[in-house]
Amino acid sequence: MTTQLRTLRAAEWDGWYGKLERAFGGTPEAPEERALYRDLTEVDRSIGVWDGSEVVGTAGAFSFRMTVPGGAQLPAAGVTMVSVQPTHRRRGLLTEMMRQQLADVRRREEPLAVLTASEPVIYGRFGYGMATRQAALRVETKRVALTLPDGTDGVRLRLVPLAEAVADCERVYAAVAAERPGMLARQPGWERLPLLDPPADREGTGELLCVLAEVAGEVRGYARYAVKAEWSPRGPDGTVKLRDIEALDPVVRAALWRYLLDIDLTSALVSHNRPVDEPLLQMVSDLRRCEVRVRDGLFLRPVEVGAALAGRTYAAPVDVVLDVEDTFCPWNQGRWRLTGDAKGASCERTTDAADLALSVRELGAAYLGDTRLSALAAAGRVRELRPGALAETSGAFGSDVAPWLPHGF
Ligand SMILES: CC(=O)SCCNC(=O)CCNC(=O)[C@H](O)C(C)(C)COP(=O)(O)OP(=O)(O)OC[C@H]1O[C@@H](n2cnc3c(N)ncnc32)[C@H](O)[C@@H]1OP(=O)(O)O
Repeated sequence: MTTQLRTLRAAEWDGWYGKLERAFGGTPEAPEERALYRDLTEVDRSIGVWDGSEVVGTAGAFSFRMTVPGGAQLPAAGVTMVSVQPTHRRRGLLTEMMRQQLADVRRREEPLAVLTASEPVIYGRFGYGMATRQAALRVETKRVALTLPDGTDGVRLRLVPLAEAVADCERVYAAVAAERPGMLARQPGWERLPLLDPPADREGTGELLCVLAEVAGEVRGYARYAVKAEWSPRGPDGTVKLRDIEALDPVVRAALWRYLLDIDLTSALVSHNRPVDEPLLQMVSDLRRCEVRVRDGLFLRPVEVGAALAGRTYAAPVDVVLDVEDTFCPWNQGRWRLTGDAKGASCERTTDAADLALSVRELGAAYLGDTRLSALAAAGRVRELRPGALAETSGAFGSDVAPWLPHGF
């Protein structure tokens, strides 16, 4: 088999994307969604593998900026649109594309690469570790009461057409995204993603609605949701399908949750992606009536270990030598001294003796502060070489706010 790997040309996008759709089972995306991803594709970061004139492999990347512990928003390549045709699988084409792509990410001086995986088993071999988790919720809304903070009744709620509300929602989103590791600063065009509502994909729900929450005339929160009306012999049994909810303070958040849990003719609320520290779970009277299912979210790979570790801050002072194994990106291989605290950090090459040994995948998993290095060590995936180094480093890497990626890409 002779294949050629090269950058996509703009005129080839349609056929290239069609092959991606085919590798995912062949159901074409709704036209609205396809049009959005056409607009968002960065053609010069999109690659393909051709077998003769046929596209047999695809991969792309978005130029994101991602919030890391401490609040910096670091350049991060958002790996996407990865596929290999069923006729060409398990011959190393993905491996070849990943190698080429990571070299390109390095050339662009982006310290991090991130992705969401169709199957978590695929990307560990390329150095990606599970860096965030996400919770799917199903709340029996008639069986829970909420503890509400003072002032909840003072929040004004307004249903506003999606497009009219978007500027206010984006302002709230930007403030929230800057505070939570794992969230992406919105790049131009990405505000269209949470508005996508193709009738073909509604699965029996009504149209997507937006409720704005205002205090003293200022929009301080929003929720977007749709209602699926259903009736049982005992009466109404509808479901609220929550797309997203963001708020700038607890009172506004409480007002939005109370509204969502109390919509007439509904008895359940579902959301497929909330942070694992979702405040609603601290407001409900009965957690057993809230089904919570946790799964992997964002996978992260440090592409430049030094820049990645120096780009975040640390919850406690840390001074540690890490012996990093990275066979796929050998420029990271070896010992690094990380020195940092809550104000800043540096991470430089060193010949000093190592305190902890781990692979770049574990470093990626721990980077945002969700996966604990101590948990990885307990699983045999991190080795402590100096007594005390593990506890010191694990605590310093932690994030008080659970890192979270609210949407796929
Ligand atoms: C960020 C994203 O876009 S996620 C979307 C990923 N795409 C999909 O899931 C679409 C359907 N699947 C596919 O297109 C392909 O199967 C791909 C892209 C996942 C894999 O492509 P391939 O060219 O077959 O991968 P490649 O041959 O380089 O495999 C490298 C190694 O990973 C393993 N591997 C690859 N895919 C899988 C998988 N889905 N499950 C288990 N192992 C896998 C291979 O067995 C191989 O292991 P080895 O080194 O021990 O032999």
